[in-house]
Amino acid sequence: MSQKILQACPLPPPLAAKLPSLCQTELLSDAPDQAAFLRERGGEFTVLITTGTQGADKALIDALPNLQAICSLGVGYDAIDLDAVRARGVMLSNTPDVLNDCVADLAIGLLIDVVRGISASDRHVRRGDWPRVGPTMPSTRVSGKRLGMLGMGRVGQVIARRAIGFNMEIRYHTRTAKSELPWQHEPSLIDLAQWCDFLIVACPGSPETFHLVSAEVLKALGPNGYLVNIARGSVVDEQALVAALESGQLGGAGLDVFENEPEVPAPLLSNERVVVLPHVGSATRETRAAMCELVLKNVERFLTKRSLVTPVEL
Ligand SMILES: O=CC(=O)O
Repeated sequence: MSQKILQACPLPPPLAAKLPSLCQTELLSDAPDQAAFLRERGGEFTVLITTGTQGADKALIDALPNLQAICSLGVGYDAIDLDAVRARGVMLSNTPDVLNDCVADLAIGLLIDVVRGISASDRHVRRGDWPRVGPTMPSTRVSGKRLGMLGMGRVGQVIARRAIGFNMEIRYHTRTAKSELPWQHEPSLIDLAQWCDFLIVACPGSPETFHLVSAEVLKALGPNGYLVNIARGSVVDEQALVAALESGQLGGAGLDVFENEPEVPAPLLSNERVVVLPHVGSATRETRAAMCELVLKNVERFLTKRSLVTPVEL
């Protein structure tokens, strides 16, 4: 059958503008009644393009009976119903590697910000508190500290390499040790949290990683410990995080991701020891352009060869 692309949501202009040169494409959110659109025309589409945030649920996948490939903009695919994808034999691609540097840069930026109190000090100066009460209190040293990594995949390894430049000692927790890496594997996340000064979350969001950073882990990280999450909000028990911060059981947190985006719990917003960002790990012009290019390459490869450049192993 002839190929047709459905865009699940508006895509960045450089990507959306090039798609029509590959094949006919429609934007689901242009339809005034999306359910009616899918009922009437769902059978026309063989390729779905979505984003890591938008994902594709079972209802959408079911509404596309001739779907053969999903090309997603972003490395994480936790918002895509993988059971439905597998059951239907649909191919899936994401955009790995091209975003490693920028996500790692942001992780280190968040870490330094929350530990040294950069954003909090900025607010202090803007409020006019410097001439009134003096500078902010001394913060905590970053260089030479112990860094615990939860997850040591593509992004995690780039973060760890940056941390070497800060003379940090590095250990990591993953399900299985990666013997090719120079860093010590820690089989217990609690033990890792106890050992480290800073815990950076860099593992995928999935049912297996849901709430891995529990109240117990946060307690082990302790009042002088800091949490940074650039991965997925679902990995951290957000209520437990709020409680640990409010009770002073945790030193601070730098967060680019949240459990229920774009909602950020009010106690996190009002806490001076928390830095919050709107899920912008990969959001530089250069990296977003590279991600768009990779989606295009995947779509093109699928349309011409029925294979993908960066397939997700399902
Ligand atoms: O969160 C962003 C991504 O998964 O690429």
